[in-house]
Amino acid sequence: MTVIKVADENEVISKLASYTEKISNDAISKRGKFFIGLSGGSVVKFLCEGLPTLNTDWSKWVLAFCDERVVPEDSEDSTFGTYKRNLIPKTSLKEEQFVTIKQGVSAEEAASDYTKKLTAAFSSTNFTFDLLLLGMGPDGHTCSLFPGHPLLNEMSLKVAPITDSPKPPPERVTLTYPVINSARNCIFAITGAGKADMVKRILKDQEDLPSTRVKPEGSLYWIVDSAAAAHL
Ligand SMILES: O=C(O)[C@H](O)[C@@H](O)[C@H](O)[C@H](O)COP(=O)(O)O
Repeated sequence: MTVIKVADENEVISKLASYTEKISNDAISKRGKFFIGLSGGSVVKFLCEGLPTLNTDWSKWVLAFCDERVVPEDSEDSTFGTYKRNLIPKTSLKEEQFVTIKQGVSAEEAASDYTKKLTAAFSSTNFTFDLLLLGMGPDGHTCSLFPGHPLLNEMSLKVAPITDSPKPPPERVTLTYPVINSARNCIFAITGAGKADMVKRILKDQEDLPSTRVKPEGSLYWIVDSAAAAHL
């Protein structure tokens, strides 16, 4: 694991962009495609500001979601909807490059359908992402994997439904640890004093929390601004 401490949010955004650019170009040169998993929350803002600066072949990108809320795409709560409105117009990405959840169905059906869509995208039942871009909630959750939730122990489903998310909205689908920890690279991007206690509990105390359980076979980076790194 590599912890990268930077001064402020702007530096988190630029560091996240530069790591993503390098990883994307490496994946494209080696395998002809770049599979990336996007998170919601503040990561959306970081990426919508940072990704348009990248020097990359956007046509080779396949974009999926580390988790997604089971809401209509035009809802404020839709993670894809937010990227659609705030990222796509600033790049040459096309909507079709995003692996999105089925609309108008239950979380269970959306998770099952998403698994099929990812199988098609990867042409394999092994979803080996080149990069997962992760946030961490103030309770230490990541994706839609929350402290004490049974999904922390889900080892067979690759994409799981959740209907009791403590972070609204309650209905979501989420990647599970078998997929998360098979990624070539995982990057957490964390800012703000509100996360400082949890960052310490995870990075210094190694408390068993959902974000601590992200231990990919590949590389793990935590990009943290000075406010969130205050107790390290
Ligand atoms: O859909 C979501 O809610 C996100 O995918 C979620 O996992 C997010 O990354 C964390 O909740 C952190 O969110 P903040 O960075 O906004 O605190």
